[in-house]
Amino acid sequence: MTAACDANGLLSLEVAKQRLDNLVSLPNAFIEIALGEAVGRVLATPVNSPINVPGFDNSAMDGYAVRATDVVSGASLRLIGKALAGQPSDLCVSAGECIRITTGAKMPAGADAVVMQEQAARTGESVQFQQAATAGQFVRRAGDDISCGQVVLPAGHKLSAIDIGLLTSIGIETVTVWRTPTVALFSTGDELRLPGQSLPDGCIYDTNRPALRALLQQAGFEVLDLGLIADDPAAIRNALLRADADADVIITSGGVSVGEADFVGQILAELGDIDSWKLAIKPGKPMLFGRLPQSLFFGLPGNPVSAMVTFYQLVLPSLRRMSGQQQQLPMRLKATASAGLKKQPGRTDFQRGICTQDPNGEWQVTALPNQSSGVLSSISRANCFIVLERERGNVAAGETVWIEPFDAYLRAI
Ligand SMILES: Nc1nc2c(c(=O)[nH]1)N[C@H]1C(S)=C(S)[C@@H](COP(=O)(O)OP(=O)(O)OC[C@H]3O[C@@H](n4cnc5c(N)ncnc54)[C@H](O)[C@@H]3O)O[C@H]1N2
Ligand code: MOO
Repeated sequence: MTAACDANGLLSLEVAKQRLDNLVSLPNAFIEIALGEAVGRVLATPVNSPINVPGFDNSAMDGYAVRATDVVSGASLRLIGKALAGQPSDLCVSAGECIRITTGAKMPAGADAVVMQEQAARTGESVQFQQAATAGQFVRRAGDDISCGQVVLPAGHKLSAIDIGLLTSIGIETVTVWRTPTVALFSTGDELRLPGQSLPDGCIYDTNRPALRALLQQAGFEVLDLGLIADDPAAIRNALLRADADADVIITSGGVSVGEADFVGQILAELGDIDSWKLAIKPGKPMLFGRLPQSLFFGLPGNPVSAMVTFYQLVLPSLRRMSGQQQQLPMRLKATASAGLKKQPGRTDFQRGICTQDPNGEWQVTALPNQSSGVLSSISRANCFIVLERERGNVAAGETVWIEPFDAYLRAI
């Protein structure tokens, strides 16, 4: 037990996160890739804009480019030409004149405003305006969106689909991104089988590894799936050595509590450093964290919900840090508990809940009825975690609680 633990040897989530932040190193290798391949990758260097966006003053409407002082209600101006998107006019608008203009077309010299065509009537070469114009109306100024030299996206930013468009708007062809960590996965446990195999009495399907693999792939990590490894010291040693050689991080689930067949912990202790943590969170109490010669090791609890919660709360932020990604705090909202919640003081609960917004915009939340850490359907049906503080006891209906809504990552939306 370390000084950071309470009388029961439990380590708070905050301290565990802090320890991981200190132990998990930032990436040191980067590559240059085509922008079209870069969605989901993390920028290793900031992107500065080489140009203004827009690059020139242009019209926000289809209508007429005018000198605002000429346009009073009922004024008529002489139409002298047209400016189209991609086909600027080289004419200059002088007093009493206007130019037909389309959305995105460069503002002609002399004009300082655009009147939309719905507020004008054209008869031959004459255009009559219904109301007065003000200088600058419907004009998009050069550099309004992005100015030349500006940092458009900082280092550590994970590129979204929209960012691909944004960087294209400044003419970027390639970006420098951090190398993505490779994560090795395997499961151990005599009771585990694969779909397609027979399921003898007492056995279950290995669900944690496929779920973790999908979560990792969805987050953009390379996965080295080593499959099911028999509960046999030589097989486990081989798997760990291979994973250490080929991956940056190794994740296993199961065998981290006080059970008998825990070879993983013993072999890890021979190969590197290993810490056994008892986290003050529910579910997800037991967890191993270790350092092998070339990789980091996370041993998640076997109960499926516990494995998902520890992955989401602790492993994923560490992987993001290793990817060079800026820290992002989980979004937490206040909600009213629609019914009472059972809670024992001592561990921070991540109960699986369903949150809804009432017509006033207030959040209400109910917990899924079965909160056992073995019931994976509870997290599949949930759309949020109900986060109940460590020392809190039972929650009465109507009390306020924190919720962490699942994002598209934990639940397709
Ligand atoms: N005497 C105690 N027993 C347990 C304690 C404790 O403190 N004292 N802690 C409980 C808690 S909390 C958890 S969580 C589990 C963690 O156990 P392990 O990580 O050692 O996991 P196993 O014993 O191997 O398995 C637990 C459970 O999960 C199933 N499992 C394992 N791997 C998978 C997988 N890949 N896919 C699906 N399901 C898996 C396994 O069959 C067990 O049912 O320990 C409690 N016990
Ligand atoms: O903490 Mo265990 O992870 O509750 O089921």
